[in-house]
Amino acid sequence: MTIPDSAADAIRHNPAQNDPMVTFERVTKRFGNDEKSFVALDNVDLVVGRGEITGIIGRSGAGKSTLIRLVNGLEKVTSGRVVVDGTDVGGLGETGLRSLRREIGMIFQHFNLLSSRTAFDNVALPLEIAGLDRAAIKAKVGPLLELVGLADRASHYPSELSGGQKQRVGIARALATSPKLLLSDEATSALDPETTQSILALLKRINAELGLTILLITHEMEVVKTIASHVAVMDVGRIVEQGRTFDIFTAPKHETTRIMLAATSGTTLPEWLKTDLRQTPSAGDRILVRLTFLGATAFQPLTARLVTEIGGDVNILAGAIEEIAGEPFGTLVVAYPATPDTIARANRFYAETGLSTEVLGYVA
Ligand SMILES: Nc1ncnc2c1ncn2[C@@H]1O[C@H](COP(=O)(O)OP(=O)(O)OP(=O)(O)O)[C@@H](O)[C@H]1O
Repeated sequence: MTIPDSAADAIRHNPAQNDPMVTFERVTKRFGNDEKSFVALDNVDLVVGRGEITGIIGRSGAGKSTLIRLVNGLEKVTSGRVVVDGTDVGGLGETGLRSLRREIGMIFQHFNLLSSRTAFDNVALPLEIAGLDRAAIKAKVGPLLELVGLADRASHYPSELSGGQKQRVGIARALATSPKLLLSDEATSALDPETTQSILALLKRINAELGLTILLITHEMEVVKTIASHVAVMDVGRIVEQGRTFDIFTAPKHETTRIMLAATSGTTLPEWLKTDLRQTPSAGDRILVRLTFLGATAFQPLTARLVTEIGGDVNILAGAIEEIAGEPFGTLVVAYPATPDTIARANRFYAETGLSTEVLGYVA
């Protein structure tokens, strides 16, 4: 298997991905004929590490669904290769594709359950198709419903289940053929925040307990932040950034990532402040600084020490401590007098404590 340089770089920088489950190698997908064609994916390189949860995030139309549909052969690449566990998907015939799809589970935004079948029979469906007898099916479906917390709902029809319960059935059905890869297409987008969290917790548990590789697409930053160890950010058919979720979310380099993060971050500046912000100080101005707390520093009482260090005249304008892919991350926007003495004292404090800082501007 040849891995292109950019994907190889990603692997070198990320030993956890030394053993990829999926690689996209210079993948381009064009829809339509030559005169009226549309490039949905443009030269995409991506590595999905075995046993990891990888999130693909992007706005509507970015190409996420197309990307995921290439993995189970529902779409074909125009150029490049998609390799799943060593097999080039583009090289498979109908029989090969059928056996590949048995090894890939999929869950959907609208669950795609059969309304005329009970929860049990929905989960049983892929096993019936695989030709298992009733006893073997029963032996598999029971524990799966147990795993997703629905043992007492086996005989309920989809119309008798809540959205979260329907998605649990969808997850059990996806796991029925013991896949090595689970594809999740906006699986929590139709659910309320609380139910979303419970479904994400279930996916995280399945990943940890079964070692199942999960590739999920979403437009929700919150989803990636909660469960994905790795993330790729897509914009109009290209991957603009990829890497460890913590690294990408704490130091976003691409404008698309910054914009998507700003919408969810607790440190967005109020509009009135943004309007008044200027890049060069005038006499009597206050300086606005964004402090970033990573790892252990997120829990230290550094704000109190900053106040002691530069005197009481410090305002806190915005701030949040969040968890990104299981690691704490805090940001705080503070303002204090932009006098040489105060700035020097604050800078000394930042250097001593290793706090990372960004000057946002000055206000009167
Ligand atoms: N079969 C098709 N024929 C023509 N164009 C298509 C086809 N499928 C997708 N596209 C186009 O490719 C682009 C990417 O679509 P895709 O569905 O992959 O994006 P997405 O990021 O999943 O968006 P959404 O979140 O809205 O589903 C879109 O502009 C879409 O219109």
